[in-house]
Amino acid sequence: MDAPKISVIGPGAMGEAIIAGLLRDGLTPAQHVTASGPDVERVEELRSVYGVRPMTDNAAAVEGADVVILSVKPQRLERVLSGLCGKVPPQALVLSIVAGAALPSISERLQHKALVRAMPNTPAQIGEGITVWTASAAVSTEQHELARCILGALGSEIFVEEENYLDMATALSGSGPAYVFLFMEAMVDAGVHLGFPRRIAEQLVTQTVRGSADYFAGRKSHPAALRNEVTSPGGTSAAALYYLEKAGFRTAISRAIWAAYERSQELGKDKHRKSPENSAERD
Ligand SMILES: NC(=O)C1=CN([C@@H]2O[C@H](COP(=O)(O)OP(=O)(O)OC[C@H]3O[C@@H](n4cnc5c(N)ncnc54)[C@H](O)[C@@H]3O)[C@@H](O)[C@H]2O)C=CC1
Ligand SMILES: O=C(O)[C@@H]1CCC=N1
Repeated sequence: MDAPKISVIGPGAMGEAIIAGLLRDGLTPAQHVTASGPDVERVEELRSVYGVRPMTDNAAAVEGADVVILSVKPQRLERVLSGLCGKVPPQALVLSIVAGAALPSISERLQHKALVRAMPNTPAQIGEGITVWTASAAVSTEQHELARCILGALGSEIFVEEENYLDMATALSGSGPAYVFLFMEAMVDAGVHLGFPRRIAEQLVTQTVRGSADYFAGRKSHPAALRNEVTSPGGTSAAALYYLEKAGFRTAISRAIWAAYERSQELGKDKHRKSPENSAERD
């Protein structure tokens, strides 16, 4: 295939991360990429930073596209799909990163068969994300490879056959950076409480998290074995771990991730898509 024409519908944080990744990896030139959303200033901003085509009309934005990427909020998806129904070129691949949105539902509303559902995460913005993705039966081998390249531009990618893994990935790795940042924020604040200047506390926490992640990835040991290496008998780590376990740290993580999994499943059901806080058409 020649350089693909890619239309990004929903030019927010993740839409921008995808555009940046596509261009960083040279998958297609900027003039083949369209960013479409209701906010003129936002699409103009993407034009000035990346050189992509700015549009405010989704239907016009997908004309002639080889790939249509859906990156709007779940609460906006219904409206976007009804606006695009019958407008997406029949040979195009539609790639959705919308949390909870299941392939059969997108297919029915869009009247389109070649679909990919993916769940990336925000480190995609620096090419260090991880994406779990699946594809409908109608996706051709060429489209499958193209999807792999697009998602690979965001970091690592894992293809799965079972769509239910997407809700699981949403809870674990999609939302995962939020848990990690909360943990880091709490550690930095604790460091400041001890008396460190914030800048030094941030440096200590950042490198501790980065180093621990790399060490775990490199050693392939069970995390408990690596934790035991740190934990001297009668020492400081044991004193701290006692409090974390007593506070139910492990159970809180497990319940939190289960709640995210359930929420992802709920978002896929129309009646749960709107909640009192999100029904006010925020953007
Ligand atoms: N933020 C995250 O960590 C992740 C988000 N996702 C999914 O990605 C999607 C986008 O999330 P974010 O980028 O964080 O949201 P965002 O709020 O930053 O971006 C959404 C964009 O869609 C635009 N938009 C609103 N209505 C539109 C319409 N009718 N047509 C076209 N564009 C429209 C908004 O103006 C905004 O630019 C969501 O469905 C979310 O579930 C997936 C993985 C990770
Ligand atoms: O919180 C959310 O709904 C999105 C999906 C994954 C990460 N953020």
